[in-house]
Amino acid sequence: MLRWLTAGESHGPALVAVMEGLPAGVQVSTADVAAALARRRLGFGRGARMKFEQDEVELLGGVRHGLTLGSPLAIRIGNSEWPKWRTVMSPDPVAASDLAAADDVGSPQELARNRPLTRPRPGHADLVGMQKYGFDEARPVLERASARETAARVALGAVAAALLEQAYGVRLVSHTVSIGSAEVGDDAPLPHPDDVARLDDDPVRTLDAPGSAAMVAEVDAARKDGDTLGGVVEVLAYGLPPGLGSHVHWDRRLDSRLAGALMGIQAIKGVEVGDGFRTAARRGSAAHDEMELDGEGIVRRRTGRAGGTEGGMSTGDVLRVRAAMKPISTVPRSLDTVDVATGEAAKAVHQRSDVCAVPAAGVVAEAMVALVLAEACLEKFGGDSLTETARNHRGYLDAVPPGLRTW
Ligand SMILES: Cc1cc2nc3c(=O)[nH]c(=O)nc-3n(C[C@H](O)[C@H](O)[C@H](O)COP(=O)(O)O)c2cc1C
Ligand SMILES: C=C(O[C@@H]1CC(C(=O)O)=C[C@@H](OP(=O)(O)O)[C@H]1O)C(=O)O
Repeated sequence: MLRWLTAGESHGPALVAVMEGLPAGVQVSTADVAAALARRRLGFGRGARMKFEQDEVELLGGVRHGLTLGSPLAIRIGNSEWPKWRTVMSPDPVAASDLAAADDVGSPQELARNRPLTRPRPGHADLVGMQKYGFDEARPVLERASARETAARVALGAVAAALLEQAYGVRLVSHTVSIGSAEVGDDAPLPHPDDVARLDDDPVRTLDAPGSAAMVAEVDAARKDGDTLGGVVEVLAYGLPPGLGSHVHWDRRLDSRLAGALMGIQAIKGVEVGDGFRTAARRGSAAHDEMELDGEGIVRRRTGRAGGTEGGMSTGDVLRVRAAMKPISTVPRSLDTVDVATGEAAKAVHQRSDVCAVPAAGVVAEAMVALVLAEACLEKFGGDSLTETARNHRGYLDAVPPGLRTW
């Protein structure tokens, strides 16, 4: 069983990620994890913080000389901005005078760090988090609600992706489908994992699709208007075996697990598997993936509308899932809210924020899909070493009778 947890606050000293259940022998390096984290910081529309803050990666356990040991993996992602937040986010009690003194330095933005955040942002976790956990301001809520935490998931996702590729030949890629009302269009070619470098070079993570210039323009326009944007990302996984997940129980379905994982990303409000909502508008004759035998007796699906799952199991065809991100809720031209300290109408807190984080959300979605697929593969193939799980995978594929093969 593969399990994992993350801990850490947005402006705390570090994020920490722990993963248990990895086989031994997976090649993992600090540089690989750092490279995955760098991808998450990219993207047109990200805020100032992405430029000055560094992710400081340290592998604390579970890896020796570049190979996993089979023991729990622990990763620390230090936050280079921590010294500026040392007082405000101190884990130990801080005298009120020290907090006030910390107020004496820095820009107006830095000063705001110490003021109680009593004007909750519509769309963020502020108000309901205060209600639920009994806080009188939003700082203790937003610190963990923040998508800074996704850095920890991307670090673990890089390890999951390494396992998938090295043991089973599975590779992933993600791209942006739309930002605001600008989209790549349904006839744009599907990206392949070999395109990852090109995608990461593109500020909106498309393959220069016709809609990408319009996406950049929409982000520019939103920034100028003091507004924010959301959009849709897609993740594809190539090389999956058939039969990950199961039809036998709802919580074993691969599609359900993927949907939960994607919905577990901050600001994701919709998930589609394959053609998803578009399928609902079609007739059955135009909705499914018809099968035929090719010249070599292999069963082929003519289309990929289902997105590579049937009956809650991977079919072995390309897995394709989408996630819809709402616009960033820290809107620069602040939204109406209530100051919960005074009970008066107010404008929501705004210090700085991303205008659009859709390209970054694609990288996070890719990590979440990698984590779900790695867990599903280990469930199906087991094994305590990379060699053992790879052997089990091969043995399973070899045992499928020729007449049932889709490869
Ligand atoms: C990569 C990424 C970056 C984000 N950046 C911001 C941001 O700068 N400002 C903000 O208000 N929300 C940002 N969000 C979204 C909030 O974290 C999210 O809306 C909030 O935690 C409330 O959760 P909910 O939207 O799922 O209800 C970002 C989300 C992601 C995935
Ligand atoms: C720090 C990251 O994203 C942050 C996610 C986030 C939010 O509210 O989710 C708000 C912003 O932080 P701040 O309010 O400090 O400017 C983003 O920068 C990150 O992705 O590494």
